[in-house]
Amino acid sequence: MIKLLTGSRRTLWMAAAACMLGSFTIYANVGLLAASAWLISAAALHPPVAELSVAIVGVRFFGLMRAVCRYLERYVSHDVTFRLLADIRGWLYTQLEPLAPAGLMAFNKGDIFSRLVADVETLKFFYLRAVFPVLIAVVTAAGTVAFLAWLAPPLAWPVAGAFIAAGCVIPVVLGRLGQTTGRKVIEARAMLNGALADSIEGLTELAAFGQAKTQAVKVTALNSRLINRQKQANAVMAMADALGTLGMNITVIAVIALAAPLVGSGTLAGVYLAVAALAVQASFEAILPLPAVIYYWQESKAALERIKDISRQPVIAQLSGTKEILPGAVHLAAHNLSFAYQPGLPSALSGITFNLPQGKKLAIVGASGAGKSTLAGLILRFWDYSQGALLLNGDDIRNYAPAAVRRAISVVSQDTYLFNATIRDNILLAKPDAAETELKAAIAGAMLGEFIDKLPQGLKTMTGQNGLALSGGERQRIALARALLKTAPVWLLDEPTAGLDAYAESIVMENVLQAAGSCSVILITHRLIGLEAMDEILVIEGGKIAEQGSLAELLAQKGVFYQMWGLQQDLLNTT
Ligand SMILES: Nc1ncnc2c1ncn2[C@@H]1O[C@H](COP(=O)(O)OP(=O)(O)OP(=O)(O)O)[C@@H](O)[C@H]1O
Repeated sequence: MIKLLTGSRRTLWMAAAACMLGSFTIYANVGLLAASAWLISAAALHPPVAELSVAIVGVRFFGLMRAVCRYLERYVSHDVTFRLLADIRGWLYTQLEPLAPAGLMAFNKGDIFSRLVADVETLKFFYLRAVFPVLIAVVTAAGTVAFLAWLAPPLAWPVAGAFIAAGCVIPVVLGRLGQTTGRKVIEARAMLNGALADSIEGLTELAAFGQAKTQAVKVTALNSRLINRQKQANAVMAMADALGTLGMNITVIAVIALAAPLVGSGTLAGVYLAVAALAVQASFEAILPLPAVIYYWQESKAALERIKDISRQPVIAQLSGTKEILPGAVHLAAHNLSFAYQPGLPSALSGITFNLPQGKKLAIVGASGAGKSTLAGLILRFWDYSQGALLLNGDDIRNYAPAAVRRAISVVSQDTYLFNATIRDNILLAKPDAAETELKAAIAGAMLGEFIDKLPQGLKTMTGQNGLALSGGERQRIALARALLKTAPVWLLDEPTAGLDAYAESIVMENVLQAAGSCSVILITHRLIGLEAMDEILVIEGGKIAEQGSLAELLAQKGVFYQMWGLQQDLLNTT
């Protein structure tokens, strides 16, 4: 994580340059005020103009230097900060990706967005308001004290003491007072984001069940809570500002009080009295942001913790295989496979055994909740099993990289996600470089052609967020077209015809099974369509195999499957 926050060697150099430029900006202010003070004091004594010329040039020089350094400092410090934030976002996304879906169950969508956007955004203050100000203050304070030690040594130590009091004591005291303020703001913001995301996702349900107002009350309460916490944080910051300014004014008065006797005794020339006072006042520009550093530090620490939570998900360690799948046949087999979603929960699957050499067609049927999708999740390495064995080409599937396993499997799931893009782009997701003929064949195989032809913009029609501009059946057919386009040796079809009417269902199944050719097929369904083309059927009940065999064998057994089949035939006859 430290590596992530410090970035590359280049970023470190850029951060150092930003701090140098920040210090030069304040030095320029010190120089500007000191030269002006000297100029005004000396001019009051009516010296020849030539004696003032160096100070006049100094005022011009420091004035220009301050503007240029401030611009460059802002440019470099923001550039380095935004580069680091971009790196952190990229890193966080790479952490999130392998977590889906198992590891993300601990977070709601709004919370994930909050971590990815708001928490990462918060970290910009870590650099701009917590790290850079401290470094700039140290450099500037040291320079000012050294200047005073040269100009009027008795002023150096008291000013150094004032810098320490204003820059260290006030922040530490305020930090203790508002110890958890930063963290509380982050927590309240995350809760509000979570509730907002939930409300937007479930807008239709809330409206349909008349719960929109109740949800609005909940969101408003969370919003008020965030505002209150921000108010507390603002109070701490305002106190920090006020105390800093008070410290600066007291120090300037103290400098004048200490310097006046030095002028009286002739130790310090009178024209330098205002120089010392204004130089100290100008250098406080570096000290004033310090009291707020503790707050930004706390806030960044809380945001960082929340970001790190993602990479600490145990599933990352579990789903850790690295082996690649060699091109060619893929042989899947399970022996006594058992799995529970969490320790303590009843097993979602137990004692599952099957054999799927390349080209075999296997159907997994069972009632809702039997464990069919769980088995699909294990095959896709979304979860890892705890007992038994799931083998890919004779080796434990857990040894293979999850991405390699998923590349070898073409999936149509019950809830395929469609991106807010065109139908064409959504289908091409499976194979971005597919030829036009391949795309057309996939569209025809999924029975999408007629539907697309009727659309004024055809394949260029936008699907809307998660395909909301389409019907459930249309969405499912796009998902099928995607799967048909992907050239993978194994097809995993989880309720592929959900949302289609009985006629379209049987034609689509016929097309899909024909297109599968020599690919292995795992067809998960509770609707017994297309089973005639299957080599073997696994009937699952309560996570266990109830029956197993070909269609003819299962019908001959006259068991559970026979009853399901009978019911299905009755239903089809009536529709
Ligand atoms: N993420 C999860 N955490 C805990 N339990 C789960 C989770 N997902 C599913 N289950 C449970 O595991 C069991 C099997 O669920 P699964 O989704 O595999 O059933 P299914 O046969 O695919 O059902 P359907 O046909 O309705 O999709 C169910 O009892 C379900 O409640």
